[in-house]
Amino acid sequence: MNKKTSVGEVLNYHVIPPVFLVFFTAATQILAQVGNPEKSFQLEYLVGNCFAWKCIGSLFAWAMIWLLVPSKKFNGPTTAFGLTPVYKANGELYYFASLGTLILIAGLKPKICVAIYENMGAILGGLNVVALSLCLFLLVRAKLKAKEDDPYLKENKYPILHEFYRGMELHPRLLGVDVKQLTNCRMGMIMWQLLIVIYLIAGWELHGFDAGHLVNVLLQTIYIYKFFRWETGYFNTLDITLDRAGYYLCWGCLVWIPAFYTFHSYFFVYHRPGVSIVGAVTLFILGLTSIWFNYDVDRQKELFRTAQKGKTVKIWGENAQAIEVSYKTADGQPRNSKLLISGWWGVARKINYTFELLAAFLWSVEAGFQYGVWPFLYFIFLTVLLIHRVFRDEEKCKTKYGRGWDTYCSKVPYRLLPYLL
Ligand SMILES: NC(=O)C1=CN([C@@H]2O[C@H](COP(=O)(O)OP(=O)(O)OC[C@H]3O[C@@H](n4cnc5c(N)ncnc54)[C@H](OP(=O)(O)O)[C@@H]3O)[C@@H](O)[C@H]2O)C=CC1
Ligand SMILES: CC(C)CCC[C@@H](C)[C@H]1CC[C@H]2C3=CC=C4C[C@@H](O)CC[C@]4(C)[C@H]3CC[C@]12C
Repeated sequence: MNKKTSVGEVLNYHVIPPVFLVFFTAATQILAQVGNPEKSFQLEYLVGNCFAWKCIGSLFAWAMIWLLVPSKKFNGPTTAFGLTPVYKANGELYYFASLGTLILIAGLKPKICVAIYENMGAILGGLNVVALSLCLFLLVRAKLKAKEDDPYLKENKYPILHEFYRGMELHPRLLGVDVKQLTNCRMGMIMWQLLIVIYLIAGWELHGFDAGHLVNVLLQTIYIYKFFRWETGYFNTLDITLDRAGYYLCWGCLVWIPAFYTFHSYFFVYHRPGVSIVGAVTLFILGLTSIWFNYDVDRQKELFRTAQKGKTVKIWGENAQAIEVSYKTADGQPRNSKLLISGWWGVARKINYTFELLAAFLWSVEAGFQYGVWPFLYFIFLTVLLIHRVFRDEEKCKTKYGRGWDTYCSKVPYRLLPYLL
């Protein structure tokens, strides 16, 4: 970096990586204890125990098998340096097989869910060891692998902790599988699903049935299923096309998702929501509606973008309207594209995030406000993450489409809520 470094750059490159590394890694262990006050901190919270390592090993092996078996393939978008990442397109099957296997195991070994819940501190300790080692390995390998075409790997201009935090390689592969598909989809997202079901069963066994906990888990289950149905669509998003494989993404998916994204469900095992049946049903209907709207926004874009050339797409009963935009591919080839201004995409530019936040609030509020802020931690984190992401995505679109993007912004001036934000 040059001598005239701005405050933003100092924060971004020197302060945020070490602070976030320590803060987020420590937070996972603190949360494991807040959620289950009957357990106190032990050394195994740092390094795992035998049970934890068996769980982690089995899940990794299971995820790897599904990424290695022959199945349909999906080509992700080609990078600026000409690499086309290849993924396995068996996400939906993997989802059902994983959930089915968990239910089978829980039926055969009824105590397993309580055991996992009780050992969550140790499991997170083990996951931390795996995730941090993986990030270190990816960093060292990227540093040593000089033959890589990606110019970013040769720049060598950022502090080492920043490189560890943000990652180096865009599409690294390990043991024949794509690392991001393994960590984000096949470990992070599936742990989210399996753990919340485990917590539901554990809570039921330890303290009896609770309708609020059931609604909390049902809503997230629908949301997570939606992700696996659309898994290949995820390979076109910022996480995959822009973010590199490092602490933020890989540690985030291997540790932060199982520790934090599931935290309210973990918390509800001991701190029962106790909502009435009418309250639970109301929250379920509202939550389902929010998830449907979030899905519908993404679906309209997908429908429009994948429609055959020349074919008109109907959105909300009318022919879809769009703005013509142009951009240049990485190798300088001019291309045309369209930005949808019909349906949800004419209401606000990131209305999908609004419904995402609403859904997250509705699956966190089952206990009301009796336990303070704890059940809402995910919702608060998500608000910050998505607001930051709005700006990151807009920067990407502005760079890609230039004036075309400005025209779109003038036609659809609001980001999250019409007339407000
Ligand atoms: N729970 C969580 O932690 C998170 C959940 N999510 C969810 O994941 C899903 C995907 O989100 P994400 O990938 O962040 O963002 P979007 O699905 O909003 O996709 C953004 C991209 O869509 C394209 N685009 C933007 N405007 C238009 C338009 N008007 N017409 C057509 N294409 C357009 C641009 O890409 P292009 O280059 O193709 O033009 C842009 O980069 C959402 O449902 C979101 O809520 C997202 C982040 C975090
Ligand atoms: C350093 C950490 C505290 C930050 C870690 C952040 C990551 C765990 C998350 C960043 C972006 C997140 C996601 C993006 C889009 C998604 C699509 C949605 O349909 C399902 C969820 C998700 C995959 C989500 C998962 C967590 C992140 C990767």
